Amino acid sequence: MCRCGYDPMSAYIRARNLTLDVPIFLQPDREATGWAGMLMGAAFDPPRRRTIRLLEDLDLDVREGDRLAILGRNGAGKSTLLRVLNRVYQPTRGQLEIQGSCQALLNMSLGFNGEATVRENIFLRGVAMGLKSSFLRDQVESILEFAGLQHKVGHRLRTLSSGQRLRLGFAISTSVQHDIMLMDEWVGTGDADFMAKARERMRGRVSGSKIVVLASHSVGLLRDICNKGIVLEGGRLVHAGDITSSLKCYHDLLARLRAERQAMIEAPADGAHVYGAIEEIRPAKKPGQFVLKGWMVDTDGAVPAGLALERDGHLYTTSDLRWCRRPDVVKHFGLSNDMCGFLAVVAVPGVSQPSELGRNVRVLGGANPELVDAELRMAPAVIETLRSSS
Ligand SMILES: Nc1ncnc2c1ncn2[C@@H]1O[C@H](COP(=O)(O)OP(=O)(O)OP(=O)(O)O)[C@@H](O)[C@H]1O
Repeated sequence: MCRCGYDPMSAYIRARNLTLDVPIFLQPDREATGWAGMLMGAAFDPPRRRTIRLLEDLDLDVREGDRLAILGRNGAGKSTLLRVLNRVYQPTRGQLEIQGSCQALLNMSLGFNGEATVRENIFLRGVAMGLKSSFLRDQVESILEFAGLQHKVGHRLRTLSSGQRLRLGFAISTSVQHDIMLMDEWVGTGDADFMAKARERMRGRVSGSKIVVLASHSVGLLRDICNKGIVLEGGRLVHAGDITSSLKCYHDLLARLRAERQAMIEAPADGAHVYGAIEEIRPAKKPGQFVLKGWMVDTDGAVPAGLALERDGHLYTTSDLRWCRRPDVVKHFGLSNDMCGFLAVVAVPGVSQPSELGRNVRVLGGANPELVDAELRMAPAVIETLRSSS
């Protein structure tokens, strides 16, 4: 055991009073609109340097086996904390000890050079990640194969599409298993086959890591992966505990902020994301109609009003959307609004059984019936039913 009480052989992250200040440059508003006045302003009134605090006095103890969720609303400091843990930013004050090798899935194009070839970029990025060139030489083929880019090996990186670059970055970043995995909200932009492969690899890497730290707004993903959580607000730590208490604290915080905002302006909050799940799709009494059972809320804790089923690109709006209490969901996800369960009816002409709906079906939620764009997760049983269609 070392002085701080950690086993020096195991992986851990320990931070005390972690504080990060960064300089920013502010340009005062100029009154001049003519070119001469603008030039004079640029010459004699340069931007002013100021320092702002992004993280303040954070204490963190992450031990082997911990899967830590970093929660917080936009701009709370989640990505900044991950960058500090990944040593991209040097803390201004406080101590940070990290034991174990780190794999960071924060920026898929970090270390890439658009003018170098795909093969050269594998080395550039790999070396930036601390891998040896001899090791990378052995890995090149499998990285190219995973990314599906064998035929592009000698092409310049800038000629690749953004999806191909993302695939390459992902394949390199996840080519090695590390002790500690740092992940930011990972929104994949690959085709369905690559996404399935990437998810599989992520699952393997997550289960092979001694520590996982994940920042995301996806409550379902955090609930699936994490056992612990912290909540940040304005760069400060407002809660640390198990995942259930952390999600509850996060949702309470969002609900409180929402109530304050509504008290100030009688307008709905924008920027809230809808999420939830579809637990059952069954035939209704009337032929051609289906009952959808599930739950949804938005990240501000409010119950959304829009729900629709999308089949082969065609949208079928639900009728008769009825809400019910779901204490089980509230307990599991730490939500603050228990009226989040629903039953709704949707008519899909010409179809009588859920298995006839086909595979190309999504259920979308949204703030109102005209704005449904958030895909709800399907329960495994529902996916099974839809997959069984011929
Ligand atoms: N290099 C920087 N210079 C100045 N301000 C910065 C810098 N990096 C981040 N910030 C600011 O710090 C705050 C926290 O940013 P950060 O990206 O960590 O938020 P976040 O919690 O990850 O948000 P989101 O959920 O939107 O991704 C934001 O207000 C952001 O504008």
